[in-house]
Order: sequence, then structure tokens, then C-alpha cells
Amino acid sequence: MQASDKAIINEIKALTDLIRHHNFCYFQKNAAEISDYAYDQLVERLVQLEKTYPHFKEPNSPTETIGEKPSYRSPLVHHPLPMLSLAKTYSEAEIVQFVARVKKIAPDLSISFVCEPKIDGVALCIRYESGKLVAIVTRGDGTAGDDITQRALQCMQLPTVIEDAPLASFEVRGEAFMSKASFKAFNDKRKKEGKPLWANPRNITAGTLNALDIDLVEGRQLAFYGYSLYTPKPFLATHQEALAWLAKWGFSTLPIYKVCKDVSAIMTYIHYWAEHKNELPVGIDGIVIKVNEFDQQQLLGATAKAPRWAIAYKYQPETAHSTLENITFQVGRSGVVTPVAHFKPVVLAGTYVSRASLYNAEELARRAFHVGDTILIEKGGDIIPKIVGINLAHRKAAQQPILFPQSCPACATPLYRAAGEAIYYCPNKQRCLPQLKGLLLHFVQRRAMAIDAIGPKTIDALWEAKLVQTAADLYKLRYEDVIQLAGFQALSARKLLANIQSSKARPFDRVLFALGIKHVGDTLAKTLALHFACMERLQQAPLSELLAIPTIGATIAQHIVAYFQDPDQQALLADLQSAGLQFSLQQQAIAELPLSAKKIVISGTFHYFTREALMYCIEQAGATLVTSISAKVDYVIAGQKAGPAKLAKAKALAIPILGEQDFMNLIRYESLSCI
Ligand SMILES: NC(=O)c1ccc[n+]([C@@H]2O[C@H](COP(=O)([O-])OP(=O)(O)OC[C@H]3O[C@@H](n4cnc5c(N)ncnc54)[C@H](O)[C@@H]3O)[C@@H](O)[C@H]2O)c1
Ligand SMILES: [Zn+2]
Repeated sequence: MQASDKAIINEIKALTDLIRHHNFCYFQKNAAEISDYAYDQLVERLVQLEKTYPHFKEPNSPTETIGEKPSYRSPLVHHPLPMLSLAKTYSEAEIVQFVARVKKIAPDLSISFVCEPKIDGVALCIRYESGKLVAIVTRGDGTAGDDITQRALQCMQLPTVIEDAPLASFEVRGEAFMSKASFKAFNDKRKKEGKPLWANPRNITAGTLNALDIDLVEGRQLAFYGYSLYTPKPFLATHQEALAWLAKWGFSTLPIYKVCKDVSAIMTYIHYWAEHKNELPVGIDGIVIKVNEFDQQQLLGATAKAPRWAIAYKYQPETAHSTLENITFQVGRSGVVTPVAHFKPVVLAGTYVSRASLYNAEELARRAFHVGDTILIEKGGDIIPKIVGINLAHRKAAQQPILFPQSCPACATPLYRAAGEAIYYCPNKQRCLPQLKGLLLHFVQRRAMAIDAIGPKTIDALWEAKLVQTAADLYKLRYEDVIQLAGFQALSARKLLANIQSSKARPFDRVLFALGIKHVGDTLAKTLALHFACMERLQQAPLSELLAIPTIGATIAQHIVAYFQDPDQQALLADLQSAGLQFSLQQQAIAELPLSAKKIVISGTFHYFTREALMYCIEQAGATLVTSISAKVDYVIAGQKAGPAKLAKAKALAIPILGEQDFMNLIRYESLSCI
């Protein structure tokens, strides 16, 4: 093998792995790490390499697969007709080639195209039998997806009965999404509640439809636009007619689709919506061009990945040039130092932007920014802008790159970097101002102690006046202290003190979360509260007991143990306890556990739970596990290969038999966070 072959094999392998990684982030975690444009460039490069060197192609290449594996959380549903992806391009020349290709296959026919917006959401297929909605299924890997009927109906308005359906069974395919207005309202609410924001409407749509906890989905308003109708027997002649039927049956369709006869009409449509897409109520990332006649679609057929009768023209993300003014280094409450780029304000996707986070030291070193650099900033559907390029030709000579500081920008303590991590920390937990103030802000936020009267400004004022340095100091505040602060009057001072007093009623898990122990988010705080029931037991818990909890790995367990062994934290906890905070689970909370006093039998193996995790969740939900079926048993949870004798006995005794998903719904899985 030649050296150049080796380099190509390596590039193909690296690209294949990288694309798989991004597929996982995008489709499974709903948290893309790179823009769609950057992702599409990676795929394009791999497609080209595979075309030139087909013998080096990796088996199961992501250029030939669709979406991601179904979750296996809910029953798998096969698609009688595969749900494919779309061929896509960012180049107008390729649209011209597409039209030419289509015309070549059917040269004697007059061909028309339907141009319609490409909505940036999640593809769903809705099945109807005898005019009734029977299932809503995700695309999954194109051949089978997840049945999400219950969840989807909870957050979307869909026609559940179609009175005048001329066919016994059919499928409506389309895109679920969140409108721009609902997304903004939802994120504004989360901001007020101190919760992390969703990056874009597509992520929240996918997150909602994948949610394990149906209660979490409540209040999230999604919409659905139908873009195709699949029938077992031909029933209509054109795609345009299908769209008209969908609208007649009560499906929302974007009424801006247009039938175009030639390339020039297609281009006019593409250009028009490039200018006007921000005016639409829903985010679109391109235009889909489809051959209108179904007969002609059949003639053109499909590849394994996409139909040959359609193509998506994708709009490039909005970008703008600006000048880098500075990079500052922000210290978070856990001591993590993050570089933030500040640049001359520019308008992108309708809003002014002037800052972009650079994530970590490695990224800063790799990009070697200089003050005054001309930078290219990109903002797609995402709310967070990114720096995607530097114009080196514009760089002024004799400037030095901006380096990551060696010591904390706030307290000058030398920074520390754990082996194998890309992040620098300031280890000065006791005196580093942004860390201490960050901890206080975390403590008062709505998800923690919900002391709403205190925001960043009040924290600053209390700090300046040397009244508050730790969370425990809040509970020592007196009226005379607060009234002397700038901006406080009798009423506001009393309100603040009342707010602090009422925070003493917050339950034990919220107190645990409020402490800001590294890695202990609100769900893990709940798990710890349920498992240990009181602070004292948790404080004394050996590493082995923490490790026995399925959600806790070695790093988290070590952090928790180290936290409770730290004398400063012990002093803080003692102060908070004497202030009267809830240091144990309330009896009432135990009685409210979703399966209190229930008896459960499990049988078989499970997709999502290990047997140990399932047993743990049952206990955490307040139920008791029993081994044999009797009239005293409340539920049987049956997995694959569940014992037939057990199931028959349960049926005879009319004991409800639950699948894995039913059980998760019952225990409000997400709120207990068991695995
Ligand atoms: N940023 C990342 O890391 C990352 C990772 C993986 C995938 N992605 C994005 O996902 C894309 C690949 O996903 P894909 O296979 O779903 O392709 P796609 O989203 O580009 O195109 C196919 C999909 O378009 C949707 N669609 C919207 N409007 C439509 C309409 N009017 N008619 C027909 N279909 C319509 C359908 O859901 C269909 O399944 C990538 O091109 C990229 O944009 C991004
Ligand atoms: Zn510091």
C-alpha cells in the first residue's frame, strides 16, 4: 500500500467516525456540536472520497444510512414504505443539473415541479386505518421508528378522525416543529425560571417527542405540517393534489408552495424565500423541489437514501464579518474558565450579536486569535453565534495571539487543568469572587431555593456591604441590614426577608441541588434525596454506597464524598441546618411517591433498564418487589421473553401487565431520574 493510500484510508475513517459522532449528538442527544452547514460539508467531502475511492469505503457508511437507530424505548414500528432522506445541495448549479436529469429520464413528458419550504423539525408518519388515527411513528433509521402516539398527541393538534377518507388506510408524512413564537415564549419563560435555554426549535421538538416523561411535555406546543400522503393504491395523480387533500382534512400545510414549470421559476422561488424566510412563523432551512406527477416520480425511483424525484436546496447559514475587539475570560461558579470573544456588533438572523463563547483553551490555541482580526460569525437557527473563520489576509503585522491566562483573571490563583480534560479551573474555591457569587446565584435561583427577590445586582450589593459571603449568611440578614442597601425601601426590604424565610420550606432535594455540588443537577439531587432520605446519612455515605446507585459513576461519587469531607462545606451545612432548612425528606413526600405501597413482579429482559436498574427504580418509586404472582400483586412489568406461566397467571387474576414504557410513564421516570 502506498503512503498516499494510507492517508486516504485514514481520512475516510476519520470522517466516517466524525460524522457518526455528529449524527449521535444531533439525532440522539438533540444537541448538535456543529452547524448543519459544517456537518453537510463533512458529508460532502466523504461522498466525494467514497466516489473516487469506492474500495476504501467503510462498511455501513453514514453516507448511506438514514437518521439514527430508533430508541428502543417504545415498540418498534416498521414503515411499509421506507421514510427516506432528501438529496441536498447548497449550489444553484446542482438544481439546474437536477432539473436536466429529471427531464432526461422522461424526455417526452412535460414535467412540473412543486417547490415548498423545507421545515427544520422532525419527520413523523401518521397512520390512519378506516379514517381513524392509529399510530404516530418517528422516522428512526428509515425502515422502522418509534411509536410516539401518546406523546405526540399530547403536544400537537392533529385530525384524529377523517370523516370523508376515500381510502381505508393511508399515511400522512410531515414535519413536527415548534413555531418561532412558541419557541421564544418557551425560552423566555425558562430564562425567568433560571433554567438552561434550548438552542433552537428543532432541538426542543426532537427533545419533546423523545421525552420519557409525558408530564415534561405538557405545556410545550408543537405543530405539524403535512407534506406528503402515502396510499397503498394509487389514488391521486399529483403531489399538488395530495397537499390539497391534506389541507381539506384539517392538516396544516404551508400554503406558500408553488408549482413551477422550469428552472427559472424554481430559482425565482428560491431567491424570494431567501429574502423573506425570516418573515415566516416557522424556521425553514431550504426549499424542497419535487416532481409533481406521481407516475413520473415512480419512473425516477429512489436510491437507498433518497428519492431521485426530489432535491432540497439548502440556504447557507447567515454570516457576517466583524472585528475582534477582545477576548475575556469568565470564571463560572465551579471555577471553570471560559474564553468569550467580543466583537463589533453585527446583525445576524434579525438580532444584534457582539459576543461568542469559545468553549475552551484548546479551541483558543488552535485558532490563535489576534485583537483586530477580521472574523466571520455564523448564526443559523441557533441562538448562540459561533466564530467560523478568520481572514488572515487582513491581519495586521506585529500583533501577538491572545493566550489563555496562566492564572485566574479574578483572583490571580494559578489555574489548574485535570489530566485529559480541555478545561482550566481556578482552584481557589474559598476566595475567588465570581465563584462565590456564582454559587450564591445558583443557590437563590428558581429551581433551587427560589429566592426570587435576589438577583445578580442584589448579590453584588450584599457582597459589597460585607453582609453575605455564603448562602448561610442570607438567613442571618436583618431588616436594618437590607434597608441600608441602595435601591431598597421598607416594602422591598420586607419582601426580600419574607422571600428568604419562605425558602426554608423548600424540600430536601432542592436544598441538595442548591448547594452547587459539582455534577449534582436537580435530577441527581432528587435521586440522592430519595435514596438517603436525610443529609446526615448522605454526609456519612461511603463511596461504595454512592457507587451502588446506578446513575452515579466513579467521578461523581468521588466529588460527592470530597464535598462532604471538606471542612468549609461542613461548616456551611451546619449553619444552613441551624437556619432551619429542610435536611430530610418530608413524610408527605414519601407518601406521594408514585408507587407507594404497591407490590410489583418483574419478568423477562428489558431494552432500556438493566434488571438491577429496574429493581432500583421500583424501590425508589416506593414499591416493593415480589417474586411470585398472587392476588396481592398490583402490577407485573413484562419484558422480552417474560415467563408465559407468570403472564397467564397475572391475566387470570386481572393484574395489569405493564411494558417498560408504561412503567416509566407510571413512575414519571424523568422526575425520579433512576438510571
Ligand atoms: N449539525 C449536526 O451535527 C448534524 C448532524 C446530523 C444531521 N444534521 C442535519 O440533518 C440533515 C440530515 O438529516 P436528514 O436525513 O433528516 O435530511 P434533511 O433533514 O436534510 O432532509 C430530509 C428531511 O427533510 C424534512 N422535510 C422538511 N420539509 C420537507 C418537505 N417539504 N418535504 C419533504 N421533506 C421535508 C423531512 O423530515 C425529511 O426527512 C443534515 O443535512 C443536517 O442538516 C446535522
Ligand atoms: Zn479565581
